[in-house]
Amino acid sequence: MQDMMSEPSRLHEYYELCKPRVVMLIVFTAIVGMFLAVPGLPPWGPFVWGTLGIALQAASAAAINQIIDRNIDARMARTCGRPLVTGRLTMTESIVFATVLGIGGFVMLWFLVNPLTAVLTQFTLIGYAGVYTLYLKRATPQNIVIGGAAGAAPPLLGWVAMTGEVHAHALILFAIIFIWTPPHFWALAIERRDEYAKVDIPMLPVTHGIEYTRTQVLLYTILLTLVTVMPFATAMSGWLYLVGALLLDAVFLVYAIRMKWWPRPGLPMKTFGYSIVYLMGIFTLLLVDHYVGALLG
Ligand code: HEM
Ligand SMILES: CC(C)=CCC/C(C)=C/CC/C(C)=C/COP(=O)(O)OP(=O)(O)O
Repeated sequence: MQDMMSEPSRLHEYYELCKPRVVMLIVFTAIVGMFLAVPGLPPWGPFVWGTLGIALQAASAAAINQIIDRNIDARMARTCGRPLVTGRLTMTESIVFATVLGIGGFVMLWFLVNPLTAVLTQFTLIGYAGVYTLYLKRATPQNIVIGGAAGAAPPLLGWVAMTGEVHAHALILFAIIFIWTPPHFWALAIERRDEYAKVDIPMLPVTHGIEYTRTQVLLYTILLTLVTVMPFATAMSGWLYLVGALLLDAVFLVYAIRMKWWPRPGLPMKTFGYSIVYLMGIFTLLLVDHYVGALLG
């Protein structure tokens, strides 16, 4: 009886091990990549298996990140409630879970989508769970700039899942998330500076100070505005996208400018929160514009 009662909460622990909210946004960007890759609707087989395979590998990567980082996570307020820290999941359980998800995702992508998608997604997993988590995160304040390449890959993976090849337009989607990652993360890191310092993780506000980080957030946000014009400039997207994207960019710029010249408590977390709404907005606009454009001929 006791076991049955605790079953739902164990499921919840496994769910938390996957960083579900991050993975959901990652999968959404992959799905948009799939829709944009083809005229009309994507073929349903590769679409379903591609989505599931990418989701499984992303969840596996998130679990491996928590396995490697359990000692750091234990010492930060934001992460000390994670299942491997509280002991609600053991190392063995977590390793088995991450392995099954990772292999399951790879096999699914290889056999039911195409081998290129499987290999690129596997590289993405290794890039995040291996290169970023094991090495870069502890080595350099540029950790999230370089590691951001893993988080930026999903729309490209979605595109390759539909077409079997890397198209220049897919690289633009990659570039948007790649340039978005520094302002997304550094806004949060400004707020959490002392925690990162305590566990000796060389995040930019720790190594170069908060003022310098604010400048970098602003510079990357300006660059992001330019990059988000590229779908329109290359005729991948139309006016609807451009107008919507520029509005989203304007709000992001206002946040970054206020953080730089008129900082106040709470603003970094608001900027971080907005970064998530922003990315959802940009990818929703890309998707809607794709079909509105097709309808209007
Ligand atoms: C190297 C790249 C990245 C780093 C270092 C990073 C860092 C973080 C951190 C530390 C948090 C936790 C905030 C908290 O606990 O309050 C977070 C939250 C989040 N990130 Fe990122 N992120 C990265 C890339 C991405 C990507 C590529 C996406 C999606 C496309 C994403 C989507 C999200 C979402 C949706 C949340 C909110 C999660 C929640 O509410 O629990 N991140 N990010
Ligand atoms: C398709 C595929 C394999 C995708 C993998 C990409 C992936 C899961 C990216 C997640 C990005 C992220 C949440 C980074 C934060 O890690 P952190 O360790 O700095 O943050 P934390 O302190 O919250 O753990």
